[in-house]
Amino acid sequence: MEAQETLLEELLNVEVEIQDVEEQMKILLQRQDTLYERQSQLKALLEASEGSEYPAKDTASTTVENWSGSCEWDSEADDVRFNVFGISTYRANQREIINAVMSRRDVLVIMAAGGGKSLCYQLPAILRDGVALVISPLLSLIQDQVMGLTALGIPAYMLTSTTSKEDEKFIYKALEKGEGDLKILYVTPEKISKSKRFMSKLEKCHNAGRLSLIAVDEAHCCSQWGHDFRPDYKNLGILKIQFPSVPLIALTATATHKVQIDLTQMLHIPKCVKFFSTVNRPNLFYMVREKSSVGKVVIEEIAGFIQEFYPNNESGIVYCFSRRECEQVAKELRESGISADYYHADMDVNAREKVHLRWSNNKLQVIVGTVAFGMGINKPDVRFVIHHSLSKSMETYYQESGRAGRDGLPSQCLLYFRPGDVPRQSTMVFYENSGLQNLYDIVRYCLSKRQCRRSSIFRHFAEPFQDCNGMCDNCAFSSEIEEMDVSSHAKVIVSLLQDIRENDQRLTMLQLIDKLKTKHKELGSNLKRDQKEELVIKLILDRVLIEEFQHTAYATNAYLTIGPFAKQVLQGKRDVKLEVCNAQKKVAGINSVKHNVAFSGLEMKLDELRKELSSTHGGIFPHSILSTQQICMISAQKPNTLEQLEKIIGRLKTEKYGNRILEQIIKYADSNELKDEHGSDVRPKKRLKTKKPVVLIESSDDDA
Ligand SMILES: Nc1ncnc2c1ncn2[C@@H]1O[C@H](COP(=O)(O)OP(=O)(O)OP(=O)(O)O)[C@@H](O)[C@H]1O
Ligand SMILES: [Mg+2]
Repeated sequence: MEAQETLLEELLNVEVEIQDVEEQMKILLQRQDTLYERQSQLKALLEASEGSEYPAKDTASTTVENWSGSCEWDSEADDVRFNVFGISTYRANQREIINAVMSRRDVLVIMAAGGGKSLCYQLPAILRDGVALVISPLLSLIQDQVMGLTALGIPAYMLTSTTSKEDEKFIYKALEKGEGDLKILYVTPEKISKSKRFMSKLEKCHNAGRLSLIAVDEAHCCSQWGHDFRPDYKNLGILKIQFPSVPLIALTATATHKVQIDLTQMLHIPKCVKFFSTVNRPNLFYMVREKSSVGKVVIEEIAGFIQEFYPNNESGIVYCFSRRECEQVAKELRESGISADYYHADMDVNAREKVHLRWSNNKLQVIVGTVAFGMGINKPDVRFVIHHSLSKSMETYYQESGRAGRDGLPSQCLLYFRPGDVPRQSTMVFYENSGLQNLYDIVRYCLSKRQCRRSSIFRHFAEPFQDCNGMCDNCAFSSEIEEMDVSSHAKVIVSLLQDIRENDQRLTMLQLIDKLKTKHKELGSNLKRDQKEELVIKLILDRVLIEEFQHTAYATNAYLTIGPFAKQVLQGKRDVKLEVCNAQKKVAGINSVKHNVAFSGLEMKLDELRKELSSTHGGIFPHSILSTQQICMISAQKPNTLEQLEKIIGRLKTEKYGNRILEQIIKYADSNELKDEHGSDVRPKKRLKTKKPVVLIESSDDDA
């Protein structure tokens, strides 16, 4: 009896202590929240004060030193930019970076995907005497670049496993003896770390004063903290040790503060000039749509979206969660009349390359890929990136969606979100460092029906907020959102999970939702199934519930259990609300972008011409013949003569393709005139001189 009393007393003490611990945990978690917030503010301040400041408004940024003054190479640089590359004006920071490299400084460039980093080393490579060495992580990227440069008549080569003996001999001779015409040499990092022969030739090239610059592209691969760490990148530090006087330029699209510090240390460029551009991609329209639980409905919607907005075979990517899903989605899209194929890591390299090539040549409209379809994508005119399932973090989503619109023209990033997809991802990432925290960040992005989508991106990269200009669904249409108080439903969920736990049982999200059917009926609840799912996810994000993971022989399962804030909900101290919005408005949001991207009339003809020319010019990509932007400019200005055309696309492209382009313009004008005479089609008169803006982002509010 006495023993029982002692046990009871101890139990009471333990329970009091548990309660005490829970109270303390609550306080600590609240403190943690405040600290997270402060952490991101501090990161933003730090980034802003270090070496370079984020731009106040525009994409340009200033560095401590001013690199925008006039330089002796200005006119030569302008000539090469326009007449060789066909680029009419510099984009933000390009000129300054080029000036810093030309001044023989080491440089770190952080510029968003498609910002135009390549030009920053390719142009100095042409201006300076000797050979520029470029290190790039992937064969496919290297091949694209070399092909593009060769098409521009620039002597660029690569030294990789695919290089012929003959080319290898030529390259080594050029390095060693300065014979032959070699301006830009691309290698993978393995060449630097593994080939002594190559390094000795490079040394000779350097000793003879012929190594003009070194560029390390996709430099985030140096750091273990980056998203694409490559062990061989770690050895690139040798370059600065062996060739200290040669300017080294490191370039990447995204690098957190930690990665930046890491890579400047690894590459031994502590005094480099840093150029940051904003992570903002103003031409991308971000949107999230609710994903039906019926697979076929999702495919129908995706196919409908593509057919409606991109009827002219404009390129796109659909990202899927798994390899199996990839194959299935590609098949179903094909059945819906979309030219689509899949790409994932289980395929053999040749099959993968074939799909990639068909897509790059515009012979395939859509690639349905897993995350394996990644860094090697160099296609500038990807008009849409659709996520069939959510990514595992904001960073991954930014990278993947950022493959749209690298040419700067309006493009759409659409993410299909369903709460049921969350446990699929969480079981994959829970063991990663901050894996769940990162996943919950993107889930917050998906669930939010009010907050600007861009603001989440800025917050993630600790960058000050910039105006979205109505280029996300929430900014375009922020009205029509109601808040629904679901505190009583939340209470039911918490008490149900408490009972389950006391009975030593567990529930997955699906099982919980099923159980709620009867419980909520008792409440007289009018919540739909997807709203119940959304509520559960919201409770996870708010740490009222937590996910627990359990391995079986076949899979990892995610179970739900009560979290540190459950008690507050039970005691009615915490309100839980769901945002409910009018779905029809979202569709209108997409329409505002639609009219700006589709080709029409002459543009279509020029698009056909670039495809034809690409196949007759050794298979270089259509976008290397004429960019989409150039097509828009030509059809807006309709030049009559080669001289006029040269003012738009530069000398080199005019010499190569000018006659065919003019021929096409005349043919198109004649056929239009004919239509006019017969009164069947009234279009603008031949050689209309009105200038149409190339990038036209209409105010989405008009469509509201
Ligand atoms: N000043 C410019 N004006 C117009 N187009 C440009 C300009 N600079 C670069 N481009 C074009 O923009 C596209 C993207 O350029 P680039 O491949 O250099 O991007 P990037 O910054 O390296 O992107 P990523 O991080 O994805 O590799 C290319 O088609 C390129 O020709
Ligand atoms: Mg690049």
